[in-house]
Amino acid sequence: MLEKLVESLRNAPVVKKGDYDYFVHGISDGIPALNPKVLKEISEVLDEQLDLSKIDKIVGVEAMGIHIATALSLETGLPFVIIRKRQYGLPEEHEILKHTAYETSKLYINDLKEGDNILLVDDVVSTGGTLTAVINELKSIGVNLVDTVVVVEKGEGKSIVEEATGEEIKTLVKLDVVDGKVLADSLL
Ligand SMILES: O=P(O)(O)OC[C@H]1O[C@H](OP(=O)(O)OP(=O)(O)O)[C@H](O)[C@@H]1O
Ligand SMILES: Nc1nc2[nH]cnc2c(=O)[nH]1
Repeated sequence: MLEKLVESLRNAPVVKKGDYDYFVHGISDGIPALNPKVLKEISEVLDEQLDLSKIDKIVGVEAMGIHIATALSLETGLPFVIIRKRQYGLPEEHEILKHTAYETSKLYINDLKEGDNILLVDDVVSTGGTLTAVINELKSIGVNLVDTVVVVEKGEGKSIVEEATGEEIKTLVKLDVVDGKVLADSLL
């Protein structure tokens, strides 16, 4: 399963962000151009593997959760909402601070309320800084996090988030960068 995704990840270039080995792929960067068959493969697998019967909203994280949430929304007919990098100043907006290995920035949660049954999706979990901040804030809002799915698990991010939040994180591909090259395997 996910042959196209895994093969293209193995060929992904790696660049340095300081000391951090950053792989560059269409699913996680929009660069190089993403073959739509890869996106279709991901949304079909998610639709098959998850129980989406109770989900009210798919929730994606800007920027690189947006196309994943969109593809899954088209596949399932479920609406999606995006946790944005821009502040809107709407009533009930929640601001969070998130840290990655290379950046600290803010995210803004809108249109999610206590009791909403959600599926959270993102492209990569690496240090776990983003998902930990997002999940902890969603829990404090009282959202019912039915599932969290991330396409690429890099390094130890998945277990870091699970320990920090107590939530299970489902991932599709395990990836590591070794000697400047991407090693990637499907987890399905
Ligand atoms: O586990 P972490 O170390 O937090 O890394 C994962 C996050 O990094 C990327 O987002 P980024 O902040 O680079 O923004 P982008 O989606 O706009 O590329 C990615 O989309 C994840 O959200
Ligand atoms: N594209 C990409 N996104 C990331 N988010 C966190 N780490 C990475 C990485 O190595 N590559």
